[in-house]
Amino acid sequence: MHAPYPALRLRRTRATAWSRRLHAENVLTPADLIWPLFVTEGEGVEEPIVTLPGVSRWSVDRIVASAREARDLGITCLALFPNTQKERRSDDGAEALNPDNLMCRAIRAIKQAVPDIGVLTDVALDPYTAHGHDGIVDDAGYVLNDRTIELLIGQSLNQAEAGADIIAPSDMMDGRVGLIREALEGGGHVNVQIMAYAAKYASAFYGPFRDAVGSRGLLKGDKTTYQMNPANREEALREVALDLAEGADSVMVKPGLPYLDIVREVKDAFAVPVFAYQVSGEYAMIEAAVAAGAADRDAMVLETLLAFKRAGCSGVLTYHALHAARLLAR
Ligand SMILES: NCc1[nH]cc(CCC(=O)O)c1CC(=O)O
Ligand SMILES: [Mg+2]
Repeated sequence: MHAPYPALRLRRTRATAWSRRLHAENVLTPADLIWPLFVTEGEGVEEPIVTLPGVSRWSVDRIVASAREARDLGITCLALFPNTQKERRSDDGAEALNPDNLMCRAIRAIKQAVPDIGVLTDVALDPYTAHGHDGIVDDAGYVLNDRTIELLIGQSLNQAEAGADIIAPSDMMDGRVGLIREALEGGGHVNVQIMAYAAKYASAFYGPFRDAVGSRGLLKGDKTTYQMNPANREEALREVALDLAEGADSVMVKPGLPYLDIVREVKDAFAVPVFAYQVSGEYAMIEAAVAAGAADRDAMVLETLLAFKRAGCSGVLTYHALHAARLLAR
């Protein structure tokens, strides 16, 4: 037990800047940051995304330049998302299996030019389907679990063969992690990791992302038959347990800030690497507050990212990664 006041004053260790730093329980570094990037066709192309102010879709050549910049600032990993042209979208999302699709070209270009930065690739069909869902849809509009997994396996192998370091299934089909792992082993990709979007909620915070990959206008209905109900926490622990049992190397909770309770519970329950995705709607909220004069961007970015570390995250996917890394370099 500690002595009572006045022998004990918790403000004593907060009295000077050096002491506050000395007593910090958590620290944010650029190594904690995964930077999501949107890829588009063309050369020298930058297309600003209206609902994600400050974020653009970039052509492959521009993506490579960004990868270099990120690596130089100490960012450890990129997460890639393609804006697939409408004419390449279909009901079954078969473009996901094309070895020369936009995603694979971006992976190869980055791994050739900047081999020392990690490349994480999203596995789900929504950037490739005409209806904007993450899988194959039946006549009643239901996303079919097992048929979708067959395509996800092909998509994963396609990305691994192009050079992806981390396969990140974001589709929420049951059983896909084990089957993807088995296919990766069979294909000789023994060191390709799986970061499972294990507890992914059907969230109102994904809107700007759907603009970025061009699926917002296409999406019929919602994703509540496969993504989780925001009301649930026990179910998140079951999702995580299953993905780990199936061979996930790390798990993700998504969205981020509204679900930090889930991050902490998963970390305490499983003691495995946990990541969180500070998603597009969270980024947009911060930027809107900054634009309204209601917030200091630098302080808010660093505080929110540190909160993920405190909750137990090994790292965070954030659209503010480059900005945060620059702030941390000062
Ligand atoms: N499987 C698609 C996917 N992968 C990442 C995000 C959202 C990321 C963000 O909002 O920043 C989504 C959107 C969705 O599930 O509709
Ligand atoms: Mg699951």
